[in-house]
Amino acid sequence: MKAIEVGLLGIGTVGGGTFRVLQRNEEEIRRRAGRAIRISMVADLDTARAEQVVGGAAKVVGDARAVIANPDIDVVVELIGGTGLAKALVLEAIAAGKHVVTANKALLAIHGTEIFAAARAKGVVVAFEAAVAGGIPIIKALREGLSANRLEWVAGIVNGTTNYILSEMRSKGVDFAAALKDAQALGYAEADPTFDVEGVDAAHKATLVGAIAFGIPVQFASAYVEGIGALQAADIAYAEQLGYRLKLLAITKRRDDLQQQGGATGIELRVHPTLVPAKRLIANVEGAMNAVLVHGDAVGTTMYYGKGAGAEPTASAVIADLVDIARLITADPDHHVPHLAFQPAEMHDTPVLPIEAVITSFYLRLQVEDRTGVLARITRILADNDISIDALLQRPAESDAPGASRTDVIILTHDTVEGRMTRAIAEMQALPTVLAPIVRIRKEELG
Ligand SMILES: NC(=O)c1ccc[n+]([C@@H]2O[C@H](COP(=O)([O-])OP(=O)(O)OC[C@H]3O[C@@H](n4cnc5c(N)ncnc54)[C@H](O)[C@@H]3O)[C@@H](O)[C@H]2O)c1
Ligand SMILES: N[C@@H](CCO)C(=O)O
Ligand code: NA
Repeated sequence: MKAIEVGLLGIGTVGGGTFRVLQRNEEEIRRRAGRAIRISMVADLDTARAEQVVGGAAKVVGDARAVIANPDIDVVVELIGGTGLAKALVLEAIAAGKHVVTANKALLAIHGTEIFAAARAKGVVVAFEAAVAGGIPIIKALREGLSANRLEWVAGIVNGTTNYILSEMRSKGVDFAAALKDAQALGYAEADPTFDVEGVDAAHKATLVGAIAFGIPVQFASAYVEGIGALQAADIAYAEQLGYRLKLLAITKRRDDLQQQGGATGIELRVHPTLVPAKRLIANVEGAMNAVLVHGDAVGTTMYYGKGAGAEPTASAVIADLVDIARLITADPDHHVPHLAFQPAEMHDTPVLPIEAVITSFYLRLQVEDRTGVLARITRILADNDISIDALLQRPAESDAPGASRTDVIILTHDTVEGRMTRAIAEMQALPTVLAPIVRIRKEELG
């Protein structure tokens, strides 16, 4: 059978890994795909470096559009990144009738609706396994392996850079900046690392996961995004004492609890630092590793663990998509797996809930004046807002002046609607005995 001719746009970390793995495992991959998969053309702005990587095994050009214009290319692999030029190139490749593979979660989380519609109209596939949790076949699992289930929620560590930073800070006491530098050197971080640190990259991935899990359009703009930049070492330590670990979780959850007080119907889509019980497997996912928990009504909770970033782990997913395409290249487009798991005409326009409507439990840390009645006032405010306390811990804090006495009060609550908590925090913050901004961290039991 005729080989599949692949054109690579961008041969940096992931592109280089893809080239290497495809060369190394050429024969194994051919036996699976039923035909050879060959990268015959590569575009990169840095043509000299690209020439070095491919060593004469593929034609190298500086202009990505030359790859798209080549009629011999069956599949275009977009590994440039970003949402400007990458979007134009992907749409042009589709218009030229080529299948597309991309690792670009930002592009699909923002422009997925337009891109998938264009691909459907042309009868081509846009495959993106590498875009979520790198080498972990989570798209495959959600879209195919779990298709019997009514999925209820997905929660994952899907950003290697921030998990690496949190792990290094907790276990080795390394400071934030040094840990970030290491993650960049290891090839995990985005071109703009604020996307990692501020939770944006994880939210891109959560957006794709939510769309696939619930059959809703990609709605990145509605996601709640909070990164790890403001976390304080004191809270990592208190969490530990309370039997919890701090992880940056990407969470998407189906909500149709209108009967409950404060209930809502819609989808939760949120990324934020989260306390998870230290005994859970996911709490022990360290370094740049990723893990995704998926809860389905039939299967229960399943967990997927592995490398979510780095050259070859990500290449593993890119090439798996190429193998899928090789297997279906002669199939009727009606036989393609739908991009977002549900048939396009069966998608629902379920809204993403605002963060005020999200239900979680909370960790609060209040720095208060250590005197009679302070605690009573705080617990009264929580009770008045219908928030129930699960645990309360008091720890002496540093005195900043002679005679002044401060104490850290840590409160764990039961589940509550976020809007109530926001109100309660504002009321507590207004107390003259509360001496510093109240720390609020969401908590998930994931049971
Ligand atoms: N690095 C990872 O671990 C990882 C994991 C999953 C997904 N991704 C995604 O994969 C994509 C690529 O990431 P990367 O880490 O390989 O980036 P990278 O910066 O290492 O590589 C990008 C390559 O594209 C080239 N390039 C830039 N503009 C170009 C243009 N106009 N024409 C041709 N080439 C151009 C650059 O010269 C570079 O070689 C991004 O979308 C990223 O989010 C990366
Ligand atoms: N910057 C991302 C790359 C993988 O998508 C991470 O750190 O996980
Ligand atoms: Na993946």
